Amino acid sequence: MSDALLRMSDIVKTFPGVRALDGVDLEVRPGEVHCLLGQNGAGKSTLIKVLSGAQQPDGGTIEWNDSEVALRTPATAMKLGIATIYQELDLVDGLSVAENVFLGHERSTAGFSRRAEMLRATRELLERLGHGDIDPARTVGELPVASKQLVSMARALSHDARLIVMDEPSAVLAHDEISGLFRVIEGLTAAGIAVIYISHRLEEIREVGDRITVLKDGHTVDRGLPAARTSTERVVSLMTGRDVQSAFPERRGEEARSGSRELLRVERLSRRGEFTDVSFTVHSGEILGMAGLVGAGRSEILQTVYGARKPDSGRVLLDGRRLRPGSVRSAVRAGMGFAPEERKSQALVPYESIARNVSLAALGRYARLGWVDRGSERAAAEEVTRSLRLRPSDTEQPIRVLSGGNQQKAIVARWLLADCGVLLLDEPTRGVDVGAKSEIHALVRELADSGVGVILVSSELPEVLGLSDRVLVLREGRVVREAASEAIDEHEVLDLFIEGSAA
Ligand SMILES: Nc1ncnc2c1ncn2[C@@H]1O[C@H](COP(=O)(O)OP(=O)(O)OP(=O)(O)O)[C@@H](O)[C@H]1O
Repeated sequence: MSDALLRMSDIVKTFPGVRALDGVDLEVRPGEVHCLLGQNGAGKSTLIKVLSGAQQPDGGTIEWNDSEVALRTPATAMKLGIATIYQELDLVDGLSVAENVFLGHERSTAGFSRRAEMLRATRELLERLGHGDIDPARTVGELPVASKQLVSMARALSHDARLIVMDEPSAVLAHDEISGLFRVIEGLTAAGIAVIYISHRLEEIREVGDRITVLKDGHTVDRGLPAARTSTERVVSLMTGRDVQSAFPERRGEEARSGSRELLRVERLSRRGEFTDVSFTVHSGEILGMAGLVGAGRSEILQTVYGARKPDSGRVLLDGRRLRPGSVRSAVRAGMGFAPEERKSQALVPYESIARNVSLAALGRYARLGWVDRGSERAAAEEVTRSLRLRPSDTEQPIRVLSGGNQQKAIVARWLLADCGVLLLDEPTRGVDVGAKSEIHALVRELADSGVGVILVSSELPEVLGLSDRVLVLREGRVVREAASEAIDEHEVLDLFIEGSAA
């Protein structure tokens, strides 16, 4: 008997033209949090798809409790006690919490007479997770994403999971919700359940992880490293094969900015139930950061400035000219660009090439007499994808083959090419690896240095404070503080999130 619950050895998985996994090893013990790390495209998602029975490996062995197993379907994996919580949670929004937890269970087929029992059992599972406050009868679609995650975990527990795989669970959570997630994970592991934890936020690893396995280009480069004794620098160099500058690009300083022209002026913008009396300006060459918890109204404000939502009152002026409220066309015509938060809604054209997807926002620039100049389109796309280390680097491949993080990079690249006067970026580095993150930071700063005004929304406070020139701190839809980024630190911002009164 070994002390491993799961042992994956020499796993190989090939897609046309890509060896996504090329001999990967992973060993997980009961009751541990095992962090699976790697750059975008390293093979993490593919490995967990193999582990969850969603994809079949081309080679290698999987042992569960020392016996070799074949995970032919997700149901087989689930039956053994392997549950996977994907970032795009596979819940049915229209069903209740309890119905989601017992979806596909024998219990739920017993019909209405067992409804009371289902509600009771769900309540018990949520209580085990420390969240008896979630109502099992509530419709899942009405819940915030943090609660949805808990519903997925309750579902895993309902199947007696011994191993729960969590794919970037913190990426969709706010600061305070992440500590809640860590408490839940602690409870699970104390009960002997193992967790595989995937995250690009390396600072979380030491807090939550016991051991680390690092993937690079489909290989395991190191496995079972103790999380507490492995420095972030070491992890980064294993992941990337190089040292990554973690410093933020240099700001131009107050003096250089003070002479620059005002590009965007937002005056007393309000939308009932979302935000109230929001005013700010953005100058040429400036990055304005917006900090706030989920629900503070950051994304809603960006969408309203862009015209995707209509304000109840207030106005937006670009270059001194008023934009038509609720009109994206008016904003785009005036030179505004918006890279929204969610990948799925970003109108990626999955079967089109990477080059085409990247240059979509900038088509006008590559069109001559109505024809798109493919040569310069490709050249521009290649330049940006190279600087972001997009893999595969062949920009003629369809974008759907890219890993999640690489798709995100392509979307950001699209906007960096788009030639806007003002660019709104909502969570531009979500799901992006450490290396690419600093490349994106550098590109955003470069863009600002060329005269563009940028608004940056990010849940990662160090990013907002490190990259922006000025920050707006938002709480419950109101600006509670505006300050030069150098003049405010993380603690102060966190206090403002909670108190909101120190303005
Ligand atoms: N269905 C597919 N067809 C072709 N190639 C694929 C497919 N799925 C994944 N790949 C390729 O396999 C490699 C590994 O991708 P994977 O999604 O496992 O990476 P990852 O480590 O999860 O990345 P990320 O951090 O961006 O989520 C990538 O090069 C990707 O382009």
